[in-house]
Amino acid sequence: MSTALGRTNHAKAILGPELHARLSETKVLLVGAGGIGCELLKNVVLTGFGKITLLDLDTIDLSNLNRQFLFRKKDVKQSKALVAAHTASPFNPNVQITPIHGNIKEPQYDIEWFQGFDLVLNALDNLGSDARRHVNKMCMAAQVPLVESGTAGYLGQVQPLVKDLTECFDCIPKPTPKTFPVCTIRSTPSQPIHCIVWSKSYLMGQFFGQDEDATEELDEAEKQGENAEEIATLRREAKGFSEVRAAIRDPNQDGSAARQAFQKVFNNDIRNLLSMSDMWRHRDPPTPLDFDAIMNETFVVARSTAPPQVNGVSSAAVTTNGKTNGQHSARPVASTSATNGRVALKDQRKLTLKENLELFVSSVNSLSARLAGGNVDTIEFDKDDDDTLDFVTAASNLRSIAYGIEEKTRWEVKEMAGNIIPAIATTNAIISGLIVLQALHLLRKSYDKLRNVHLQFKPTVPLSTITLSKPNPACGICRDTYTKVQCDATRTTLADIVKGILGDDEREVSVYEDKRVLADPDWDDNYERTLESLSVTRGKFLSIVDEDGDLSTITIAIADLPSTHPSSGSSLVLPDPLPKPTKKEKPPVVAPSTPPRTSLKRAAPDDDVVLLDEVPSANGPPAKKQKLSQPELASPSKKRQLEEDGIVMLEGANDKVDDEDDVIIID
Ligand SMILES: Nc1ncnc2c1ncn2[C@@H]1O[C@H](COP(=O)(O)OP(=O)(O)OP(=O)(O)O)[C@@H](O)[C@H]1O
Ligand SMILES: [Zn+2]
Repeated sequence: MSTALGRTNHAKAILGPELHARLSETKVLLVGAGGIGCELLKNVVLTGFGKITLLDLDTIDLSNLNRQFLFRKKDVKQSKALVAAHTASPFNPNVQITPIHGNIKEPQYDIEWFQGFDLVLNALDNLGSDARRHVNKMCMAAQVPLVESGTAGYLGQVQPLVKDLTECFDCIPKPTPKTFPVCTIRSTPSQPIHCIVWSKSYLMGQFFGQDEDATEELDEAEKQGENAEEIATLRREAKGFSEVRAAIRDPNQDGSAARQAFQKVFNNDIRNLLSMSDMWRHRDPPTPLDFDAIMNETFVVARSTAPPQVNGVSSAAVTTNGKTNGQHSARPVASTSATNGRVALKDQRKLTLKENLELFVSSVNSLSARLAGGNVDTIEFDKDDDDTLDFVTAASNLRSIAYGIEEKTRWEVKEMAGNIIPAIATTNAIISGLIVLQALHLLRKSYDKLRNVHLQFKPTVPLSTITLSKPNPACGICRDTYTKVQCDATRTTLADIVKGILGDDEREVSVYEDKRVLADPDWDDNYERTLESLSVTRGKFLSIVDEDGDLSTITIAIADLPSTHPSSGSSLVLPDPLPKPTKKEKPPVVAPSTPPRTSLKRAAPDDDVVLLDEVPSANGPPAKKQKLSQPELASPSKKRQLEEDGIVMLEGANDKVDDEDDVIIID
């Protein structure tokens, strides 16, 4: 008996002949061909699924090969979906794998495309939380069951999601990632991550990114009550970047741009901060760094306290030859390798102050040459771009030294700045097996057997299961009533759709596309416009929101006319029967039982840290959920109407009204 035949017989015995026969005809969409995706593809092929569509936007990177076992070195830079499909097809002679090298968010993967599948399995990475939410919404709209999954180091989770039966991915708001106050990052860092965030998210942008105006960020910080004097200093500091930016971009500069850049951020700016003596009354002041003294190894950092112990080794012992015996120790700079003679991998060795400065200079020179070459206007941090990683490593370490903070190796900086938790192949393998088990329950419609499964780092209880929770009545995604309109967006107007869908129903409604208000009861300017002119085209959704808030939102997926539709025919095909919104349930007093989905997120190693520029957006299309107490999200006519009613709407916390008596607080 051939291996394949033997495997088929085993699968038949386990699954039963009925389900086994059905599997070969089951159409499954697998989104992602990375760490989980490779394992999962192997599993679904070997289980006997016959019609698999595999979609991934990425190409294979050398760093994927340690765990994404369907790829070999020769495949690097090839499409993940194509190579994975090619490698896994021979595992089962009867399988048909359709690989797609594309982004799941592209408009051609619309509701009709999703409706072509019996089941969707997500194997997306954690940075792709946007893509997860997108697939969740598409599956809710298309009424296709979805199995969602995620891993982070040794942790993992599998969650089956079925519209109207279980929670959806958006039912529970995600925990807000940790951010840092602007002033901590910009003038009073106290941990290595503060210096890494500063060099990755601020300095990198100031030197090599778009010429961004920092005013808004500082205005916001001021509103949040951060120190006004400090903010004023930071404003001056931000202004001074233009000369350095110009030097970096000057094709004729002779390497002096790096020194100029250094002088500004590690000397002048620190001196400016020091002039604010109040700031340093209760904390150690930073030390301005001196380019020449560092280069000729005479530089000394004065510290009032001993630097922290790290793994039993004083960081000063690693970086200096000086004494660190408590009060006011001086830190002369070591000229030898920071590893005290131990052999370490290049990236895992702490650099001396001089080496950090040399790395700063060489990385600024490399990045500057790229910009001066004229092929690129801006360069962003990318953990796999050596020059940017060198720059962030050197700049954050120099800042750490100035502030008496422990330095990090290039390897550690890569993990922290790239927000990386090492991927564990075994976790991916276990999670992929669990995905298939949940998928089989879905196909059997054994809904009572569905479970949220958590893989945890507890040797005695490695797996825990939770019975599925009901949908959250307040969810802005899965509580909507979904429908589909096929139309020619160049000929169909907003009114055609809204009036067509509502039919005889004459209640007052507002219309949204995502967060955009397109119409409301007092503002109908857009009704006669075509969908195309409103950028409401294939793949997008229109939401009809009940003004009284009694009925569920009708969300309409926009699809193209069928190819058989006569060109002289109507510009749209409405659903038959028309969708019936349901009565809205009252939101529960208690939160749903499922714990926050933290394990799905690859947290930064340093205590769940997410860098400032990666804060995800709020849950669902917010406009529908806003109350009037959040005036900036009220629709134009609401705002007009309120103003006509004598109610003044404040745009921000610092806005003032002329006559306090005019103010009515809206709850
Ligand atoms: N919008 C999207 N459309 C299609 N595929 C996506 C989308 N977002 C993410 N992916 C894919 O999901 C997969 C997730 O796999 P994984 O978490 O192992 O990431 P990776 O990029 O291979 O590894 P790492 O992030 O550790 O370098 C990746 O192959 C990625 O290309
Ligand atoms: Zn939901």
